[in-house]
Amino acid sequence: MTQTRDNILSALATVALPDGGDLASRDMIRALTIDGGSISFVIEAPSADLAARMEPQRKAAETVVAALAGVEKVSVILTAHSAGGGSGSARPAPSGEAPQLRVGGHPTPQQGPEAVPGVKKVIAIASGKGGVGKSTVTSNLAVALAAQGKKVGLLDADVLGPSQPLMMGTNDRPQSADGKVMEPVEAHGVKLISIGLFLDPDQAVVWRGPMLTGTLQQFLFKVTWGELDVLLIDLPPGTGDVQLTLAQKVKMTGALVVSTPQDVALIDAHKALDMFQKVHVPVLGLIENMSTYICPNCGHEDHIFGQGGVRAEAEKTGLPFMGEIPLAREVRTAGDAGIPIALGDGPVAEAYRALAKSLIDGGLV
Ligand SMILES: Nc1ncnc2c1ncn2[C@@H]1O[C@H](COP(=O)(O)OP(=O)(O)OP(=O)(O)O)[C@@H](O)[C@H]1O
Repeated sequence: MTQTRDNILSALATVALPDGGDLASRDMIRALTIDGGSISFVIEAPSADLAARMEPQRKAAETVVAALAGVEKVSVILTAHSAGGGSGSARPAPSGEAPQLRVGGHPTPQQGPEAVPGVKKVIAIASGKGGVGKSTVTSNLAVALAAQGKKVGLLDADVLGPSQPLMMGTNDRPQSADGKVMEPVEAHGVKLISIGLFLDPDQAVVWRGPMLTGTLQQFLFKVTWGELDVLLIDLPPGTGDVQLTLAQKVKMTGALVVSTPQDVALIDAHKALDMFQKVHVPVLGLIENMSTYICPNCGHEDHIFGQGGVRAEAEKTGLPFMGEIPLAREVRTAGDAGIPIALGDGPVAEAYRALAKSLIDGGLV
């Protein structure tokens, strides 16, 4: 028998805390993962002081969960929540410390995936491997959809390496009038939220899993997205925590997987497909990026990363092939300048227009 989240939380409600309440009622359980008979979660104490006294509770949590039917292995990590106020006004954090994004207190625990109010479709853009152009595809697809009259939001979930502020050309700081919800910023007709908007440009983010989870939950549910036809989510590369968290927290229409035609990228793309299958998020289709290279001088076509690999992978897996985006130097220069190439003309902009149109025509947006 596989245990449910509810059963586990009921068991954890029997573990009393030194300063009152119990592990479940005090909302300290994070990143609860049930993988068959293997259960893992994090206990996040509200302060380092309390965490220092909670080793007996950590052990008790392990014991009560291990006693549940079908549980073979339990791993419980005890951490403390970072110090800091609950004000809604965001400010840059000193290096190594998470910026304060807390609006409206601690994110409330969720039972299962929820819809984002006012948002018709939620589509994640994913890749199995870094550097295949997933963020570039996301920003360009966002502006291409907006240009075709859609109301588009872009959530940069690549919290450890956010690139959307650069690619969308904005450094505006999201504002919160009431300390409960924050406003996304707007760039090229797209509503945007990114951890990068809260950081100094060169600051790296080094966060623990539970803090990432909390931030994503806030980006989904404490941002005034308004009425959107689609919210595009730029996922981090690979198949880690953020992908799992999102699948647990938000009702996703599905995912688009970006790959180059290179063999090694395709192997990783396959891993991403497997992951989405495991978390029951439908894969809407595959996109080939850095496809044909057309020499700007002589017009000669070259297939630097191979040819047709993503289309073949789509056929093999029975998934829709959504289109191919050429490899072109201007894609990078436009991205670095904060003006996505899809805003202009030429073969790449045309490819994005076609991709946006096929999503709209297919009823996905
Ligand atoms: N079609 C393209 N032609 C030329 N350069 C491209 C193309 N697509 C993306 N690039 C460039 O490749 C680099 C990587 O792109 P990007 O950051 O979008 O990839 P990613 O998959 O999101 O990477 P990460 O692993 O950092 O999340 C960037 O410099 C980008 O400008």
